[in-house]
Amino acid sequence: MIQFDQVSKRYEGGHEALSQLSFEVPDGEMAFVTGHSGAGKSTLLKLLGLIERPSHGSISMDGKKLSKIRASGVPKWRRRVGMVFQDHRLLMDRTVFANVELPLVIGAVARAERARRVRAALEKVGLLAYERQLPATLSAGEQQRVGIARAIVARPALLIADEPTGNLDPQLALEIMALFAEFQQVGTTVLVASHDLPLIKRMKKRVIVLDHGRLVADLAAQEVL
Ligand SMILES: Nc1ncnc2c1ncn2[C@@H]1O[C@H](COP(=O)(O)OP(=O)(O)OP(=O)(O)O)[C@@H](O)[C@H]1O
Repeated sequence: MIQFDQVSKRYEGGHEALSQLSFEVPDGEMAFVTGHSGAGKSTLLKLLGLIERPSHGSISMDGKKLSKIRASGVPKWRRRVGMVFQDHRLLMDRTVFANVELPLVIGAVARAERARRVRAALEKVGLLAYERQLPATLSAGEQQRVGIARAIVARPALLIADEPTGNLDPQLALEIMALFAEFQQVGTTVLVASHDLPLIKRMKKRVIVLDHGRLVADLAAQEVL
């Protein structure tokens, strides 16, 4: 269970990006976070990835307060939280395999186990045949799939994705979202920031709506028409 309790975030020198946000996400749920540009979607996800810290309020996951995690504990936390970005942030001079392997190298997983897990992750995203290729030789949708494989390779409890389909055509975007739904089906909690309303509606999952940093609507999956 993820719990946001009266969470606010003010960037240095900026205005309040998130204001008194309270909500819960049960384990194994998939939810979208939507809202206008600047509404605070990325900020919300960054707080969960410990890329940013709240100015006020508290966030916890499975009863553990994130504020208790110090800088030295952040790498360990990041192995529990897989992150996918719009621009995928792949290392372009490393093979697909090496990119996906990276979180396991950082996590000091033994080599044979790494290879097994990397291949399992690549198989899940349908890219097993591409492991020796460089990302530049792949299409935009395939590159995003490599980013997803990297995010799930350490078997995170939570998967967060910030506009993961922003650069993709509608068909590819739908395929990527379906992939996220598959991870939810095997028990991963999934949070996706997106402003693509038609796509969100098709997915029929919970939708959290932000407006100027405030939570203005929270629709259960069955309320999404
Ligand atoms: N590092 C930062 N320093 C100062 N202000 C920031 C920083 N990051 C974001 N902001 C501001 O915080 C607000 C929320 O930004 P955020 O990126 O979370 O919104 P968003 O909903 O993800 O927007 P978009 O859809 O455009 O990515 C915006 O007003 C933005 O300008």
